[in-house]
Amino acid sequence: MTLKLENVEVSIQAAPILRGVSLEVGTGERMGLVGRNGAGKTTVMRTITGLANMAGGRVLWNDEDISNMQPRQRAALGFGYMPEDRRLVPDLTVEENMLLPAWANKEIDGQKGLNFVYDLMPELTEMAARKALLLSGGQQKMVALGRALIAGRKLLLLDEPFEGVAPALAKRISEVITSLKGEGLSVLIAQSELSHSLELLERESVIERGEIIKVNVIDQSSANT
Ligand SMILES: Nc1ncnc2c1ncn2[C@@H]1O[C@H](COP(=O)(O)OP(=O)(O)OP(=O)(O)O)[C@@H](O)[C@H]1O
Repeated sequence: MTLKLENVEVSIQAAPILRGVSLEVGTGERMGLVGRNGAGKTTVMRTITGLANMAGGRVLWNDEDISNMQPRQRAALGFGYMPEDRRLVPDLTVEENMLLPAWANKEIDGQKGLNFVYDLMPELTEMAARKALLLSGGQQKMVALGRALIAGRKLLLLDEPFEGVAPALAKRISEVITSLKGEGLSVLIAQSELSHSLELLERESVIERGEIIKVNVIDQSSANT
């Protein structure tokens, strides 16, 4: 399953935000999207999930043009999104928060998703009954990652998954993402230039003012940790 963006244009209030963005994420590939604050990373993510309106270009999934597909249909294709601000509901438990995508979309099997997530991140089992508001910021990122995985069994879109997370938890999140390779899951990870880690990426696209300016192939033997 390959994701392709072809010459995507997005404008917000007549201001061009994405200017001809093209990128490709292959099956099981971990691709980075790196750029400064405001470069357009979140807008790329929102375009892929169907939350941003495109003014031009196409989004292809396995060569099918999904540019006009609604966000819920894309979730049913196996797209999962972890927004930068986590968007957990404070009064719901960890488990309820993770089940939200399945509650909103009958095509997503919540129980199957939960089994997968608890298997991958056993620490979430221990927190399952706790309210989200009682968790640390880093724990909330773990829950948001778990929730993205409930729907995101083919393509995972992670917006700044390490931002504001203590090193030990960041390492754990990185391990979890790495272990998804065996599942054939494609992952796109947005990171800002300042909190930029290469250790789990195979390639990265660099975005500047709404344009991809280059794609780097990452040699893991020399990547920063
Ligand atoms: N709803 C909106 N209304 C107006 N401008 C917006 C809106 N959403 C995004 N923008 C603008 O679009 C540009 C790209 O924003 P985007 O959030 O995609 O960048 P980003 O690379 O993810 O940055 P950050 O890391 O700060 O989130 C910014 O200049 C931002 O101000």
